Amino acid sequence: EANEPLINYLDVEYFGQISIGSPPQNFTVLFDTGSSNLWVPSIYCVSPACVRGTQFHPSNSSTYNEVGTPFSIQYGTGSLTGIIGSDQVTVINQQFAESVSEPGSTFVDAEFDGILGLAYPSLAVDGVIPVFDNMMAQNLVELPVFSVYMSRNPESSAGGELLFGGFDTSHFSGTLSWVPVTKQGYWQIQLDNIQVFNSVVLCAEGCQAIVDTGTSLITGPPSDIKQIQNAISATPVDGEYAVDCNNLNMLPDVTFTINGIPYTLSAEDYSDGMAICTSGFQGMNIQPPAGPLWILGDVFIRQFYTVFDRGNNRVGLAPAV
Ligand SMILES: CCOC(=O)N[C@@H](CC(C)C)C(=O)N[C@@H](CC(C)C)C(=O)N[C@@H](CC1CCCCC1)[C@@H](O)[C@@H](O)CC(C)C
Repeated sequence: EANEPLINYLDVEYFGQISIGSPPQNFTVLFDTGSSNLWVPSIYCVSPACVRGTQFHPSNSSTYNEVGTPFSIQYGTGSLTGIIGSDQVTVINQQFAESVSEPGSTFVDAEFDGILGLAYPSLAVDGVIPVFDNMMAQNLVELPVFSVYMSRNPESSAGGELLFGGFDTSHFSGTLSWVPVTKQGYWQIQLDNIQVFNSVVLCAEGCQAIVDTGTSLITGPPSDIKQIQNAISATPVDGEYAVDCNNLNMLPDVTFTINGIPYTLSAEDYSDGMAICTSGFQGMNIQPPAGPLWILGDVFIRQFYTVFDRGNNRVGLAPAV
């Protein structure tokens, strides 16, 4: 398999190295299972977010082909525009987007240069074939799967691991439990229910969620999240919610039941931070037809090793080690 070590930045973003072009130009990219395009800053981009990092020089690459199609990508946080180019990406020939404008601050503060989307092709802007689809088509992976391990503390040496073509049994205990993908866009699955022990049951009739490495927290409809914040005694502190660091052991577990299996997060798991503990839950309205959706982001993936299986359109979950 192709092993891509990840760097864990403050438990809110995990990224790794790729190279584009001949000779290779190196970039750090955030691997995002919540989108399907690969982009890096172009040398033509003058936005502050671009000039602070590495920029792609098409003229320095002998294998570059300008496709030229304009693109615009909108994330939950952040957006950008640019043009499509094509070149060798690490070991594969890949079309990728070159940002020409990255407005706002999202990418200025980011520790990465670009984003490598790992969701289904249906989400790809301009219908560009995603990296993993090219890897499968070029038989670069033994199995049509990729797996993600996210470390629990930023200080640890191994920030995380993205494995293309298989899964790493050293990073989970027991056996993987498989959950069918309900809609092939995001890595979308069905939740049976969500329980905050001895108090609330949410999503009682089932609901839809996506497993998203590009989202730091666990998000859900604001009214539901508000009930969770109350149940875990989280209080609003300048735009975020804080939990009491000194009494984490008093706070209830939060359990996501998925395909009949309980996935439980303790207060240590769903809170983060040194000085004040911030709640790992965030209200986020995803409008129909895509939504409503819960997002199982890094807070969840840190606890449960995740296998993204394109061959069988299913997600594998097991306690992370
Ligand atoms: C404490 C709050 O932390 C964040 O808001 N973190 C950002 C990521 C950080 C690296 C900037 C986040 O979770 N962004 C989510 C949106 C959040 C309000 C739920 C997002 O847009 N994630 C992107 C990938 C992000 C985009 C910004 C750059 C980093 C990758 C993608 O997965 C979504 O478009 C999926 C969609 C269903 C929401």
